[in-house]
Amino acid sequence: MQITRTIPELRAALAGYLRPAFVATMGNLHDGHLALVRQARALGDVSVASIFVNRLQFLPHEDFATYPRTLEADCARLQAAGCNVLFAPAEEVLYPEPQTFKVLPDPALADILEGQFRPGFFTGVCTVVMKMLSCVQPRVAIFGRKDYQQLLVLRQMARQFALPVEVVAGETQRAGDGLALSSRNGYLSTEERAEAVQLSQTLQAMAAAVRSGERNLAAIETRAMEALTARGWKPDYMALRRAADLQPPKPGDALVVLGAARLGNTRLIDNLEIPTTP
Ligand SMILES: Nc1ncnc2c1ncn2[C@@H]1O[C@H](COP(=O)(O)OP(=O)(O)OP(=O)(O)O)[C@@H](O)[C@H]1O
Ligand SMILES: CC(C)(CO)[C@@H](O)C(=O)[O-]
Ligand code: BAL
Repeated sequence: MQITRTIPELRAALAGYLRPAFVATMGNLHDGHLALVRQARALGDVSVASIFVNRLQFLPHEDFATYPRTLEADCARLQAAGCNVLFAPAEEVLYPEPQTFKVLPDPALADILEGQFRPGFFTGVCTVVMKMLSCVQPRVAIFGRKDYQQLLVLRQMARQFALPVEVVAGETQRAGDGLALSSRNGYLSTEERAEAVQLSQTLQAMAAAVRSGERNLAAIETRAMEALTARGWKPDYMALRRAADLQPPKPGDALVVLGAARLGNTRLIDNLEIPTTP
C-alpha cells in the first residue's frame, strides 16, 4: 500500500489507472470500513482510502479534538485488507487556506434528522467529500449504509453536480450482538457497551411493529423514544421515514427506521431498512 500525504503524491500514485474506487473515512478503522475497502477492490482497478478528521463537520461542542487518531494501526489494517493507496493529508494540505467555498446540500434532505441535531454537519461532509473526490477523481465511491442519511445526501450531490463518479452503498457491519460497528463505540464503558445493543434492538422492534401492520407511525416513534429514555438513554430521534428521501411516508412506500441517541457521553446512530410494507 502506498501512503500519500499530498495531492501531487496521490495523483502520481493513481496515474495510469482507469477506475479508481474510493472509500472516505475519518480513521480509527474497524471491520465496517474494511468491508468497504474490500468492496472497492472488487469494483475498481485500484482501491483508494482516505483518512481525514474533517473539522468542518463538527460543531464546537463535539469531539473533533478527541476523535481517535490511530494512523499506524489504521495503515496495518488497510494493508491487510488489500488497500492499494491511502491518502492521509494533514489539515494544511486539504485546507491550505480557510475553506470559504462550501457545498450547501438540499435543506429538505440535510436539515432534518442528523442535520437538525448537528446543524451544518452535512455542509461539512459535502464540502470535504467534494474536495476528496476532486483530489482522488474516483469512478466509484463507496459509503456505508450505517450513515444512511449521509449516503442519500452524497448521492444527491453527485447527481446534481453530474460528478463522474458512481456512489455505491456498503452494507452495515455489526458486532455479534447487533450493534453497528462505529469508531465511536470505542468511547463506551463496559457497562455502556452491553447496553448499546438496545439501539439496534429498538429499531428492530419499530420495524416489527410496522411489519405487523401497526399504522400509527408517530405512536411507534414515541414508544421507542420512551423505551430508550427509561433505560437511561437520551434519544435525539427515532424516526420512521420514506427510504427514498427521508420524508414522512405514504402507504406502500419502502421505509427506513433511523435512530440517534446518546448513551452517557457517546452519541450513536443506526438504521434499518424495511423494504416493503404489508
Ligand atoms: N458498521 C459499518 N458498516 C459499514 N460501513 C460503515 C460502518 N461504520 C461506518 N461505515 C462507513 O465508513 C465510512 C467512514 O465512516 P467513519 O469514518 O465516520 O466511521 P464511523 O465508524 O461511522 O465513525 P463514527 O463513529 O465517528 O461515526 C462511511 O461511509 C460510513 O458510513
Ligand atoms: C464521509 C466522511 C469521511 C467525510 O468526512 C465522514 O462523514 C464519515 O466518516 O462518514
Ligand atoms: N460517521 C459520520 C461522521 C461523523 O459522525 O462525523
